[in-house]
Amino acid sequence: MHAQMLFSTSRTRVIVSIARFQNIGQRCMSVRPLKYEHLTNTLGEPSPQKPAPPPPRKKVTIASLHALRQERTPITVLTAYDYPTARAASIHGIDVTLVGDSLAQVCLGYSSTTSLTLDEMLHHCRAVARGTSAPLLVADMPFGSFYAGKEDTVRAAVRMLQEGNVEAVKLEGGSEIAGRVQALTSIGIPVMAHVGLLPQRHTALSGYRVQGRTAQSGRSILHSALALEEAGAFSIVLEAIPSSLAAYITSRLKVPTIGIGAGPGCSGQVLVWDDVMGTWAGHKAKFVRRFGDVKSEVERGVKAYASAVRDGSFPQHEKEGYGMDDGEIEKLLEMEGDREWTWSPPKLM
Ligand SMILES: Nc1nc(=O)c2c([nH]1)NC[C@@H]1CN(c3ccc(C(=O)N[C@@H](CCC(=O)O)C(=O)O)cc3)CN21
Ligand SMILES: CC(C)C(=O)C(=O)O
Repeated sequence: MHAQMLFSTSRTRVIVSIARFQNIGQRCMSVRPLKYEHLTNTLGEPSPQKPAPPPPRKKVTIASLHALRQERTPITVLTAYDYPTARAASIHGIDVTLVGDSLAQVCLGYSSTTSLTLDEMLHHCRAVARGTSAPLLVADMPFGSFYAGKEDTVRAAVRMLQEGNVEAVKLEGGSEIAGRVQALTSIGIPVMAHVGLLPQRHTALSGYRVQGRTAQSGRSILHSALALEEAGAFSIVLEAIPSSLAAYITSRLKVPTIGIGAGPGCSGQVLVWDDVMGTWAGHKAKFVRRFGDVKSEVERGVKAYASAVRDGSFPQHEKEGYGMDDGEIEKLLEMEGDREWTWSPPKLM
């Protein structure tokens, strides 16, 4: 308990110092243009130029994630389902982008993740891959794609890497799938494991319920995590388990743990894009914190657009439309025998 508090304290310090550093960086950026005023443009005239863009982010690797765990810098994982969300995760410093099978619910409108097929997943993986640069790209193996046996698992995972262009796969399950995880890792397919609440089994679990609340069930999750690490998983997601259990599992593993509803004692955190942005209208789990209010912006934007079209204020002829060369419309009307036709753009209100 005491060790845990020290751990949290040193972690807080790291975050604070990074935040300070970033602040200084921003302040410098706002005055930096002055330094470029001596530069000339192609005509040889001095021109204030934009400051050099920040250097491209270094590629996140399995080794760099392990280094983050070692130095107790929390790992940031965010789901993405398409090109723009993948770009945002890449540009804004996310460590691992996950094409989660939550895709089924938040993007495709299915009632649970069990409806998602491998082909549907691959379609979204390809889009996310096109928008991903620095983050490590991981995707969920959909329900059913790794159940029939090791051969099926390998075949589906190869498709995820080859057709989906992801770098690693995530599999929901405990020690019972360790053999399948081993089959993948032994041939160099990186695996992120996922224990605790397994949404793909929500029916068997009688709903989305917190797991590992008793000594016995907590121990079973711990031993699953250890077996999956032994099978070569490079990281393990801990979903909806008590914080103390998650912190203990983290202390027993060499690989980083990524928590969702598993408290602050994990090596990193993952949340679903739509939960973070506040665009998910469905059930909000206790572990969700909304960091953005995109839903309100979406409502404002859609309503404003529709009303501007209806009241004729959009589009404006001059600003948002194209003109014709002088006399050309008259010529056209002449050719069409429609010289009487006239049109004048609506007056601006
Ligand atoms: N928008 C979204 N966010 C997610 O995190 C998410 C999805 N969708 N879809 C796939 C799975 C499903 N997940 C879920 C869904 C619901 C709960 C949930 O409601 N949990 C209860 C626990 C109640 C208890 O046992 O005490 C909660 O109220 O937090 C948890 C995880 C996580 N994943
Ligand atoms: C929430 C994360 C861990 C996930 O599995 C998903 O997005 O489906």
